[in-house]
Amino acid sequence: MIRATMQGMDAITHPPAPINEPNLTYAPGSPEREALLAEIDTQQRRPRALRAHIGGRRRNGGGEERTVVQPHDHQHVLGTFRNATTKDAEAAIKAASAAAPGWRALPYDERAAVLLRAAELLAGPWRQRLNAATMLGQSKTAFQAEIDAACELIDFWRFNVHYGRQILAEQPIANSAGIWNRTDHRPLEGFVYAITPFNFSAIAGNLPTAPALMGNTVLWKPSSSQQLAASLTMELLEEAGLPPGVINMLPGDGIAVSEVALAHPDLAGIHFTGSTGTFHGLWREVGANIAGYRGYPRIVGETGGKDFVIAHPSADPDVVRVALLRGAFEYQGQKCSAASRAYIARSVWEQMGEQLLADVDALPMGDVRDLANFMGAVIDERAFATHKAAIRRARRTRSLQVVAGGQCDDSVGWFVRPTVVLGSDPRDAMFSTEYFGPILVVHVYDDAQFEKVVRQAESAAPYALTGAVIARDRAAITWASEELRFAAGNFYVNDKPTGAVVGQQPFGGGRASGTNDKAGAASNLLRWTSPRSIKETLVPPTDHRYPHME
Ligand SMILES: NC(=O)c1ccc[n+]([C@@H]2O[C@H](COP(=O)([O-])OP(=O)(O)OC[C@H]3O[C@@H](n4cnc5c(N)ncnc54)[C@H](O)[C@@H]3O)[C@@H](O)[C@H]2O)c1
Ligand SMILES: N[C@@H](CCC=O)C(=O)O
Repeated sequence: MIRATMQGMDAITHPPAPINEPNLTYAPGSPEREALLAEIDTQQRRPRALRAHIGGRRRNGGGEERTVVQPHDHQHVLGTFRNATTKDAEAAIKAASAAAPGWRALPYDERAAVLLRAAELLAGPWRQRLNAATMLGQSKTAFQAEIDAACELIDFWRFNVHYGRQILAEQPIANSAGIWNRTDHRPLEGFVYAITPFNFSAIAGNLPTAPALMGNTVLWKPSSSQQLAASLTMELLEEAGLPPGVINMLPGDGIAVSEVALAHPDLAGIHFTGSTGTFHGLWREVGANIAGYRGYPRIVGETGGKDFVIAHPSADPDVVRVALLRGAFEYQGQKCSAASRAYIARSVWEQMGEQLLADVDALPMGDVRDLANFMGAVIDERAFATHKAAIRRARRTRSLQVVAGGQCDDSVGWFVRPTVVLGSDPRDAMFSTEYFGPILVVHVYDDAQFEKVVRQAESAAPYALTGAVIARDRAAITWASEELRFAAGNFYVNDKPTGAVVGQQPFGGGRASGTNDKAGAASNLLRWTSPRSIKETLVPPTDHRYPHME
């Protein structure tokens, strides 16, 4: 247990400067490839019991048993867990409350040291453990696992320490004579409820730890499909020295957990990433319970997207082709940032369309344990059914034409071939619905219609997460950038709309895509603090009369 009051060092310190973790290549013959393959072998040997972590203890949840399987080989069970119950949620909130006084009394540098140590452990001995779990459980290729579970999570932990210090350094700039003004960046009063998605192990690791860094204690509900990597992340944090009860992890669908957490008077914040629909439900519940909370809960949510690529007639056709291949189909299009609608000038399409379709049909897809594959399977049966239905609808719709891919096969894994659909009507639902998978709809427009197409694309979907403009004409870039100013929180010029790097392109979107607090940035950490202004009068007055009264 941590003591409630702590003696910190008296020092203004200089922690290691944050640097982006370099990506390893996993090329044939590389030591990292060998280590990864060995770890994959170990992790798939027998199913692990994936327990809840409450107050530093591993416990079996009280609900029904569920399994975590390999999406590309869905008969292969990686682990089992029990769905968390209302009782588990109550115990986790109790543990978070018990840990809160000690954790927030620990000086910032000491809390930060836990995350810096976690980052170094992940860069070193834990790297392949988390990468292998992310490959097996979430069907990521070695490269996609490396940029997520290793590099991005390491970056979140390193950069957040830096941004948190910037927040602490934010102090009043004026003091009247004889006065010392200070800002105490307190944590929130109560617990933060972190709910994380299946698709990024880095997001799963960041959402509970960002509030914890700022002195909060947390109830963390990961996605069931990401539970293997989430369990390892908890173990890594514990090895890094995270005290018991600071983060309490409950597996399962979250229904029972929300029943307790969203009605609890100590709910101080929600840190969510996932679909827009789920976020609406959580917000509605908070609204309904608003009079019952001790304070107003902070609600931070990064949600869905329908991300665009717009190619101007001056675009380099090869740049467009590669941006679409990688932007739409890496990780099976299961990135919130994935390009899922494209608007291509006819003259550009004529130069690259045929090659794009041939490249798409040639993308190697299959079991991610075979490192020759570019893509794996979609996450689960539900995602598979959604894509199959969308492709079937496309085949039946007059304005849509499936021109690449379109095959779905769930006999071994939930495989959906990367699919390109040509859409002559940019108002079709395919241009506004997030399927969250490997379907790209393309509208080929007459070169003279660039401005009209940009204006239509600007608000064709309710989302505003990522978008890209590809052009060589500077005036076109400038015009489109202005016209699309509110259409994307992350805007790319001559690049794919995916792959934001912590510390370089802070990530998040507006409209139905989220509260745009930007993960891995000071603006996000700020949401987990509640500043207290302290005025100290060094020599206080002892006479109440105004000078003009004399
Ligand atoms: N904007 C971003 O930064 C970003 C990043 C990643 C993913 N996403 C979005 O996430 C979605 C895909 O992820 P997903 O399928 O895991 O999303 P999801 O909304 O289905 O699930 C997200 C999390 O919410 C949980 N959940 C659902 N209902 C709940 C409830 N009542 N109480 C508590 N928890 C509950 C799920 O179990 C999961 O842990 C896509 O829409 C994608 O665009 C957005
Ligand atoms: N930050 C990631 C997307 C995360 C959402 O799934 C990217 O920029 O591609």
